[in-house]
Amino acid sequence: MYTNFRMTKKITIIGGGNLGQSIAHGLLSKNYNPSNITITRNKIELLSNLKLKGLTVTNNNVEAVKNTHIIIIAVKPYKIENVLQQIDSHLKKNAIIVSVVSDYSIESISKNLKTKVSIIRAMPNTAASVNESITCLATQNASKEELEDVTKIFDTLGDTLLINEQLMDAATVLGACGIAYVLRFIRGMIQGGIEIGFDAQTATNIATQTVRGATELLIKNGNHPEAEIDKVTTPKGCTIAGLNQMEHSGFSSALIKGIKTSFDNISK
Ligand SMILES: NC(=O)C1=CN([C@@H]2O[C@H](COP(=O)(O)OP(=O)(O)OC[C@H]3O[C@@H](n4cnc5c(N)ncnc54)[C@H](OP(=O)(O)O)[C@@H]3O)[C@@H](O)[C@H]2O)C=CC1
Ligand SMILES: O=C(O)[C@@H]1CCC=N1
Repeated sequence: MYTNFRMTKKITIIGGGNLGQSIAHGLLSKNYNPSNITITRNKIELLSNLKLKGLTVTNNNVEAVKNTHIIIIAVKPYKIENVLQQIDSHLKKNAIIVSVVSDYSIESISKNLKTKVSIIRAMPNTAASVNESITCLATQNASKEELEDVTKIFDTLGDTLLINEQLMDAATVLGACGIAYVLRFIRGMIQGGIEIGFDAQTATNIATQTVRGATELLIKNGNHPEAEIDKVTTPKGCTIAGLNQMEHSGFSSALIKGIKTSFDNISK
């Protein structure tokens, strides 16, 4: 993960919604020069916070891509074709299109552009805003240097993995949708914590730090989750009693089925 990484390349984010703004905030918090970032959406009044921070805010995609090296497209899948057709003839020759749009292939992007540019698909998540995303990247025609430039950008937003594009739907579910699954888990922890006596704020503090701790145990120790679980489960103890009750109620199974259902619904 890069910290305080400074890059002079100009970035335009087309689609300043939930993910586009998360990316912008993550870049800003790592001191990316705001005057090198442009962000677009139709309702530009909703980007006033970013304008105040020095970003160029506009609803003009054509102007936004002129003289820009890296163009991150973050619109809904049904809008990407319009955007591509709109910006096509205005792209710089060495522009890189980075699409975070789910379920829209590199081949489809390429087919909608007459201009030959490098295309990279990226799948970050909204934790980019706090520089804790995991971003999966895939490309077919970007050069090593171009991929490095784009990797550096996403490294400022968290961790980055290069994957085969065939796995991009799986990355969408596990990494991007995954934020919602984990948050729902935390909400369940908080609800349980309140029922056993804590006020909501204290339950939230305990649940969030516990999730952070569990995550760090895996990331820093590189252990399998079950090896860490074994350290918590005293024979005949309360942890195993609770865990087994969760499993009798379908805890792991519900999660796996949910992940598969999300995967099956990507194209809908
Ligand atoms: N949200 C997430 O966690 C993740 C989302 N993605 C993908 O990222 C993309 C964006 O998702 P998300 O941020 O949630 O969606 P949002 O609806 O929050 O954001 C999309 C933005 O695109 C803007 N927009 C629409 N048309 C245009 C246009 N012609 N030019 C410029 N901007 C335009 C909209 O602005 P306005 O409202 O002003 O029209 C809106 O702010 C999707 O393809 C999604 O699959 C990928 C990973 C994670
Ligand atoms: O559910 C969605 O449409 C998007 C795709 C990835 C995360 N959210």
